Parts: sequence; structure tokens; C-alpha cells
Amino acid sequence: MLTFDLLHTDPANADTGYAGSHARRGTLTLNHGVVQTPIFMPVGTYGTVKGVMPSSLEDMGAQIILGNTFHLWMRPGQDVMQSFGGLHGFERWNKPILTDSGGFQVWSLGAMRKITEQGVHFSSPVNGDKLFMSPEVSMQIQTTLNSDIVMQLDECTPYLSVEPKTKGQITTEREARTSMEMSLRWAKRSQDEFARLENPNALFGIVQGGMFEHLRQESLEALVAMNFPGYAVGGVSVGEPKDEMLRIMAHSPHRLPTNKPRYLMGVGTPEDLVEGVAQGVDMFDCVMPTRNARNGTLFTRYGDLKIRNARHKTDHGPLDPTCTCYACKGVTRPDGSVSGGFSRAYLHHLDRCAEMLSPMLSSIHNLHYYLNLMAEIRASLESGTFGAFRAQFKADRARGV
Ligand SMILES: O=c1nc[nH]c2cc3[nH]c(NCCN4CCCCC4)nc3cc12
Ligand SMILES: [Zn+2]
Repeated sequence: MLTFDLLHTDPANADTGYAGSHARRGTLTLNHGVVQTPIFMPVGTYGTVKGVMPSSLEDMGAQIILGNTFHLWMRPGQDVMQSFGGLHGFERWNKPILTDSGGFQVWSLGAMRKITEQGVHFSSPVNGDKLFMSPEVSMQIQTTLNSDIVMQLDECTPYLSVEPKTKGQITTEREARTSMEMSLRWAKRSQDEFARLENPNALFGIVQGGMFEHLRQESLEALVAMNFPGYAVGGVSVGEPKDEMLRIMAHSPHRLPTNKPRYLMGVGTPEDLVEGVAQGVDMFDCVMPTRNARNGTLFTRYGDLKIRNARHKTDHGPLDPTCTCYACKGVTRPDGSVSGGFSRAYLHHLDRCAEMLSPMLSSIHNLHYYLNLMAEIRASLESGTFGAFRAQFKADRARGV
């Protein structure tokens, strides 16, 4: 089940000269709960958002998280997942979950796979077993996972060609068309299997087409004709130059149905999220907050900082003075005492000592930064000030920490 209600848009304003944008504020109702959009979805590939407790995710306002069909199929396997009634029971997360179909992850395996019309043949990276992922198999696994949003199996068209004759060159229009058209056939097969399994959740189609706007148009028109309850824009954030991603981001999302959720896969930096919202995107996911946290890169309102830098060694201030997360502000107990609220000096020390608490606190901060950014965007759309918010966001981020 899925319903999507639009609450606010971002119209032009002749009086102020504001051009408006495709941004919109909505509410997404799924089987495991309601999600306020625009939304960032923390990535929990193996059934955990790395280094972050579910209670912390709830405390920071995470409304929906990602799981990954491919990884969970490899380990712990479909039978274990089945025994828990799906991913919610297994990882003890009772809010909505979106699962990616596994195609991108198998594609990321590189050489260890063979893509055919029927599906993808590959060797398990866990034990070397010969495996086969098809639209039908992906739907069967995602039905076992019982995720609220299921992604069709698609082929993520690479930015650089993998074909022997043109390997390493930019994917040609013909290669992108061939790939996009197969993803459309897999979209139909995914939809048919999803229906045959009587899956009660929502299946999203994924727009492909490489860096070719006319192929993107063909893909989205064909998917819209198949009447999915929601749509994703795939095939970006795959190593293409930033201006190419921005060009596709400007082409496809707002051409998808206004009354259905739009998900931009694998994106991105804080700047990408704000730009994506302006282009009409409702949902984002990216490993950047947690991955950057593990390598000591922290996002703040006034720019990014490397906690390992010696200049933080004696700094008594928080990572971000405007942040209310456990690492920056801490939590005030009923007796008035404060738990958490650490200095940059302490976080620098933890990083230098390679203490476990370092990536844990950094992940909490970075995820809180992303979730809070989306909360501020939603508030600005509710008050009709998204244009001003966007300008302030850009100026603040350029200030430097
Ligand atoms: O076309 C896609 N179909 C299915 N799933 C996808 C997932 C994706 N994830 C990404 N990009 C993730 C890039 N990420 C950025 C931060 C560092 C690690 C890699 N593009 C994607 C395209 C697709
Ligand atoms: Zn913080």
C-alpha cells in the first residue's frame, strides 16, 4: 500500500521576482508508517546503519531506512529472513524500509558477473557459489524481506562503457538505449512477479537512459504508462562529472507524475540534496554521511571539516554550534545533567586513537546533519520560504569552519 499527498509546492512570486522551483512538501503513507517528504533515507545495507543504534536513528528523526536485497540474500539468506517475517523483525526496526533490488550491487561486483536478458549470473562474493538474480528472483527476495518500498530489478547503465570494443569510453547512445530498453522489459517482469506474489507493498520503476535526455524521456514515459505507485531516477552518481548528474537531475524528476513520489538513487552531498529538492525530488539515499564519518569528514552548517586536522586538538567547541545532536549538544537528563555534548578536541583525540566511539559519534552527527537539513527544507516549504532557505544554505556552507 502507498498513498502520497502533496501539501505544499514552491510557486513563483511575481511580487518578489522569485522564479519558484519544482520543490514540494508531501506525506508518504506506507504499510509501516508515514514519512514526511522531502526525506533522506539512511543506508543500512546489511540490516544495520553502520555504527548507529536503532534507538539513535529514532532519536535523530530517521523515518525510513534502506536495506539491500543482494547483500541480505548473500547473508544471512532468504530462509533466515523468512523465519523473522522479514527485515523489520530481523533488524528490529518498526518504521518503513526501502530495499534496493540488487542490480546495482551485483553490477558493482565488476568482473564477477554476466548480464543476460534473463538476468545476472555471478559468483557469490561470500562463498563463490554460482548465483542468478532475475527480476523474478529479486521480487521473491524483496517479498520475503517485506520492505515497504520494493525497487524493480534494473540495469544501472554505467557512465563508462564496459563493452569490449568501447571499454572505458563514455557509454554510447546505442549502448545506453540497449541497456535502458532491457531495464524496461525487466520493469514489466518485476511488476508481473510482484503481482503474482500478491506483495502488499509498493513497487517503484527506475528511470534509466544514461546521460541522454531523449532516452531518459523514453524510459520515463514507458514506466509512467506502466502505472507504478512511485518512481526512481537511477543511473546517476555512477562516476559521471557533477554537471552531467545535475543535467539529468534537471531533466527527469519533474517530468515524472506530480502525484507520485520521486526517488533519486545514491545521491548525494548536502548541496545535491538541496538542488535535488528544487528539481522536484522527494526521496534521497546515500552512504556519504556514514562513510565520510568513518573517514573523519564531518558535515556542518558552515562547511565540512576533517576532525583529524591538528587545528582541532585543543578546540573546546562542538563540531557545529548550531547542531543539536548527541555529539554536539548532548542530551539533558531529568536531573538536569547533560550526557554527551563533546568538544572537537575530544573527537579529534578519539580519531587519533582510532577509538570505536569516533566513527559512532561522527556517524550520529553526520546523519543528524542530513536529517536536520531535510527537516529545515520541509519547514521552509511549509512557510513558503524555500527560495530564501536555499540562498542562506549556500552562503552558510561557503563560510567555512
Ligand atoms: O540505477 C540504479 N538502479 C538501482 N540502484 C541504484 C543505486 C545507486 N547508487 C548510486 N550511487 C551511489 C554512489 N555512492 C556515492 C557515495 C560514495 C559511494 C557511492 N547510483 C545508483 C544507481 C542505481
Ligand atoms: Zn552534531
